[in-house]
Amino acid sequence: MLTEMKGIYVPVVTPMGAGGEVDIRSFESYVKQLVEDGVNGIVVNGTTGESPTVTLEEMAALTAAARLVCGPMNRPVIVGTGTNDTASTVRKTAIAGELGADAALVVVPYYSRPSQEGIIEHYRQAASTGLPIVAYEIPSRTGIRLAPDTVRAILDLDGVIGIKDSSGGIELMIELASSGDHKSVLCGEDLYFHAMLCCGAAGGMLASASVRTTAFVEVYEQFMLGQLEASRQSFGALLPLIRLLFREPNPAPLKYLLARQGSIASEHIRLPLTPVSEELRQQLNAWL
Ligand SMILES: O=C(O)C1=N[C@H](C(=O)O)C[C@H](O)C1
Repeated sequence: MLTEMKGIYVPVVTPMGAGGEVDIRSFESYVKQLVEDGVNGIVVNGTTGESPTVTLEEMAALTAAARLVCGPMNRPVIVGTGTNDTASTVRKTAIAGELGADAALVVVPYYSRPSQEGIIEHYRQAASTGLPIVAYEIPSRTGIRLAPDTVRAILDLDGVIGIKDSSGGIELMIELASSGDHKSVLCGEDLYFHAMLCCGAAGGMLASASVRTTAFVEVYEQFMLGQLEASRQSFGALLPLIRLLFREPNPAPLKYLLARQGSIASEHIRLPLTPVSEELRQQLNAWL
């Protein structure tokens, strides 16, 4: 059972054919390449995986395919199961567990603007499924911000193994670090990855690590070896890529680059997300 996380986790895209159907063959070869490039784990059906438009059947097929690739290489598969409804989150999390997921990524329940107590209860019930839970704090998408005490209460729950921090700064990380021992915090805001390692993060869940995977792994390894200046410089070299990938809504720019590189067959993305603009296409081509 997964009890802690460290290193580079990649939230993978959901490759789709030109007609919009999930392309499992591309998915398998893309995930295999990530594992061979040294990632510590993958995340299926996260934001980057277009979870709002992926059906339960598709989530099941992607999870099974990821297990087939990652299982023999001993890499954990985390599956995004969070919704803004506690009962459906519990159901999806239980299904992910039956499908062989190693943990579930559960986003803070969005849109309803629940109380901090309601959010803690949401996580308690998700954890009651027995599948290890990674909380996901991303106020820019959920419309609600967790108080540091709420984060501590969630991390204290049995079955919660850590948090993906996309809070948009390093304050939460600093706050958690100041209270000493804590469960794994993974950076979920690509631009802050190096800063968050410096503040005590155990690694990152980074969409951009789909592209320059070995370079992200190198940043982490140099940091862990105490080669601070080298890791800072390696990370600096990745900043232009990160900025381009988040210039328009994720994962459209990422899918475009992956398709251009041949990692997936098509850049198709489901509405309401739209393909990258012509202007960004040219900037990404120039970067390539
Ligand atoms: O899918 C994810 O998980 C991530 N989503 C973030 C977002 O799109 O806001 C970005 C992060 O790199 C990982």
